[in-house]
Amino acid sequence: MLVAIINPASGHRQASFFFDHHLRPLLPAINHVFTTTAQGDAENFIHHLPDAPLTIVLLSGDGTLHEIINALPHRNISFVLVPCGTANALYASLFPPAGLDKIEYKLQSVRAFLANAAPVHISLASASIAATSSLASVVVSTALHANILHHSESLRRSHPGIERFKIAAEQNSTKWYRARARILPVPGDRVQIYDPKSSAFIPHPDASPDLELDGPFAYFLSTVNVDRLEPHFRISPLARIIAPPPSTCDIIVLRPLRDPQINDDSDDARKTYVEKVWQVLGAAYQNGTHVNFTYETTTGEIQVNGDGPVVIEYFRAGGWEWFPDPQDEDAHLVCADGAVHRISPGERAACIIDQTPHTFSVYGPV
Ligand SMILES: Nc1ncnc2c1ncn2[C@@H]1O[C@H](COP(=O)(O)OP(=O)(O)OP(=O)(O)O)[C@@H](O)[C@H]1O
Repeated sequence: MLVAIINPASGHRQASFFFDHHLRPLLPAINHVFTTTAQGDAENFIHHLPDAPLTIVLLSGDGTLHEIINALPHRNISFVLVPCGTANALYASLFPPAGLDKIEYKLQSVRAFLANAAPVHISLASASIAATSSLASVVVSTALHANILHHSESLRRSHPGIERFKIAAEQNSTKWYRARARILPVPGDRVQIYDPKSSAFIPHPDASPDLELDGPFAYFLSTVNVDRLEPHFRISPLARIIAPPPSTCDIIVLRPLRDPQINDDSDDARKTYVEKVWQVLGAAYQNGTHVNFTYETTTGEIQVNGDGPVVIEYFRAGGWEWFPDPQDEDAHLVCADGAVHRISPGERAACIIDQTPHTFSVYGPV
């Protein structure tokens, strides 16, 4: 069965217009077209369809996809993605911006479906906090990214585009997050870390097979299926450059105390380090060059492919656990595909890749 689901509230609110003008003529065989009126509508609509393999043409962003996957984890669904949301991370990773005209750019997953391409099985991260768990097809994060998502939601009306993420990043840039993390091994192997000198992932020398990390953290983010969170924000570029082993995520970690210039966790140190946080995030917008950043060993200046320690710890792993310091409220936020959850006092968050079998797939490049 072929259906279309339109979230008219996503992104710049153009999804209905786009469907009527550019999609309907391409999909004469469509069985149902459903426009949501609120969160939860897509789930209700699918519940009332026969329990058979389903192809959904989804005009939304990553959030509506996240809602469907979580509400109906046992359904057999192939998604045809039409990027109408704010960030469209999964779509932009499958189809990086490449100079196509604006309309044709958005029709690439539709074209793959119409060409009878085989849909690609996606990985899912299970993010759990105490007894609740959530499935993510793009990102699970804590620290700065989770706080950006938390604060940006209140800016959605005034700033419907990706600029709201930049405003929220500025509001949060001096924060560090006190926590301890455990990085879980690649299945059957150890935790791996990217080594810019050899341009390869290598087994982490301290992993046995998992790895303990002490905070404070500025940034802690994991991705599956994607190398970017916006069309030009390529935060985990190696996901597309060095093929990941099955059931793994890429984890990007920034720990300020690794900087030779930073000696303690003080207000002054946090202010000094802001510039480096911006350098790293700025480089993610420059095609992901932050993965090759190193510190100059005495001054702490950021260099590219120097001899000092890496700035970003870029791990490849089977998942992670996060134990926030009970005194640090902001370290208790976890983002799963844009939805923000709070870790209760005394609890921890965990993220494990492909823990639950499922039959979700997407139409990617032919
Ligand atoms: N008609 C609606 N009105 C308001 N919210 C809706 C409606 N339909 C769905 N939603 C909810 O809107 C939220 C955001 O949707 P979506 O992710 O598609 O857009 P976005 O946030 O602009 O894009 P992205 O996730 O790519 O940044 C989802 O949580 C979804 O459940």
